[in-house]
Amino acid sequence: MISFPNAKINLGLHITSKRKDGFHDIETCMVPIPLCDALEMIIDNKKTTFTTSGLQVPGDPKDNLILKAYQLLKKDFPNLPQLSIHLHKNIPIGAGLGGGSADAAFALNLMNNLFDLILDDFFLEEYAAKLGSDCPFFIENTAKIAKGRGELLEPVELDLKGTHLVLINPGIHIGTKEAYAGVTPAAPKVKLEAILVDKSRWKDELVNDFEKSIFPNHPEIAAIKEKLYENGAYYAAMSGSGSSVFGLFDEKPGQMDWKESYFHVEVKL
Ligand SMILES: C[C@@](CO)(OP(=O)(O)O)[C@H](O)COP(=O)(O)OP(=O)(O)OC[C@H]1O[C@@H](n2ccc(N)nc2=O)[C@H](O)[C@@H]1O
Ligand SMILES: Nc1ncnc2c1ncn2[C@@H]1O[C@H](COP(=O)(O)OP(=O)(O)O)[C@@H](O)[C@H]1O
Repeated sequence: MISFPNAKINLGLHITSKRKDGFHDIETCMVPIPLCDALEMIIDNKKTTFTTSGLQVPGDPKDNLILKAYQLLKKDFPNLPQLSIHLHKNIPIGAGLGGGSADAAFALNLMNNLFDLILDDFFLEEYAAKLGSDCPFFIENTAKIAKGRGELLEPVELDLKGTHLVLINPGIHIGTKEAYAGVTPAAPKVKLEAILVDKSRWKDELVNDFEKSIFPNHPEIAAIKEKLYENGAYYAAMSGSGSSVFGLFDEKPGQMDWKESYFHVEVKL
């Protein structure tokens, strides 16, 4: 069985307080975008194997979130068969696009279907929250407001149909933990939901709190955002903890020149 875990972008991201458990409370709108990995799982009678192709995933394959998802379910369903798992990695890694979290959540959904576990989304999101703060979002995989450490999801009305998305990743690695450590939490002045309903307010008011601490240290990332605006984006921002930056356009944008080393994708939503 095969599935295609997709990336996300964050529309606004407030880091509101530091919690006792070391995490931060946040408020963000997460939106799935059509930039995908491919994940295949086949029942194997001999042993569980995990292989990858495409972009190189850092770290020991044993620590991959997909295997962690398998082990998590196996604890509660000890009779799960062995699996031959293959991941083709296409979503830039450590890029604020949630690719690892998407792989883990899609792995849970895939195993639920493959093994007829009949787990509903509530339980799948509970499992997903054990794998990462961003993971539960990818279970239903529709635009949501995420609160708490990212696992408390609320529906949001958002119509981006027809919008052209330009996504740039300059390949600057920013660790999520370090990015959070660089931010001074603060309650937002205006509620995210109030800004989201009116696109004309986005450019001036829809803020990703990580930009304030990351842009001064990485002017190259700030310059990408600026260039997207110069080329007619109605909104541009860094996604999550970076370093990916996206621009939203009403019309298909003209040719923009980016450094050859940059990852660059353009899609109509
Ligand atoms: C910043 C965001 C915004 O959507 O996305 P990315 O930029 O990673 O894609 C997320 O909060 C990333 O969530 P995720 O990548 O799942 O983080 P986790 O694995 O749960 O946590 C990694 C580390 O980030 C910090 N962390 C994460 C989430 C949170 N609400 N507060 C935190 O302080 C913690 O130090 C934690 O040890
Ligand atoms: N399937 C996976 N794909 C990508 N990264 C993974 C995966 N499993 C574990 N990881 C680890 O998670 C880290 C960040 O993952 P990723 O989701 O790409 O970043 P971000 O949270 O910035 O969107 C990587 O450095 C990698 O070591």
